[in-house]
Amino acid sequence: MTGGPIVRNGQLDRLVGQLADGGADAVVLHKGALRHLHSRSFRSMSLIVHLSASTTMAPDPDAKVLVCGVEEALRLGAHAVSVHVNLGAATEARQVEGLARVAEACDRWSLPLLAMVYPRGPQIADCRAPELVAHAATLAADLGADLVKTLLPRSPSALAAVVAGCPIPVLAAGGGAGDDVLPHLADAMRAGAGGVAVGRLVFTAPDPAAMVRRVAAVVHDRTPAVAR
Ligand SMILES: O=C[C@H](O)COP(=O)(O)O
Repeated sequence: MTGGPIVRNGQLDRLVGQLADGGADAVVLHKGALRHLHSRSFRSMSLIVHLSASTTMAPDPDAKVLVCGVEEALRLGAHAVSVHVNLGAATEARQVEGLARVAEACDRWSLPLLAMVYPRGPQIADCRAPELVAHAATLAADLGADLVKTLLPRSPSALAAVVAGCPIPVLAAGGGAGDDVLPHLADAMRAGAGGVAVGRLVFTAPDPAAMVRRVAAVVHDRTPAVAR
């Protein structure tokens, strides 16, 4: 949604099948994408419907808005939903309010909620600064999320402190497709992260099927050798 088409040849169904076969626990998708997918991929992999959106073309790309509701996601077969909040954005207040409203609806329906909370906005110099990341993770827990995804600090000791200080599982965001992503994710798993949540790392890889297997190995087998 953010940056435009990310799947080669429009083959989303093929890619989602590769994710399921490669050991992904869940995939995060927007509601409309589901119309183009076969349900077989979701026999072994959970579906998280993403409720937030913005694009890089907007005057403020950090201004995430809610584009789908909890009941709509449930009708589409969601096993969970996710909401993105940028702390430090000009519209932070509205985004925080939206997360709280979704958390209440998830509680009503007993639907798991993944909050993607990032320090990101005009005043944020370093979106991986340990104190800011700890604040983001805690905010997700305080508003009732079951899991939080955020960009963790690079330093293993700093990221371990964030994970240890958060009462809900913390998922390490990939944050892109650079060479250093897999070692960072392995560091996060060693430090006690609940898992990882990556997009472009897999979707833009020359061989997405191979990359998802490498990421799954980092999470499920905790194999640093695979990550390096
Ligand atoms: O990962 C899911 C996010 O909502 C995508 O947002 P982003 O591309 O602005 O990081």
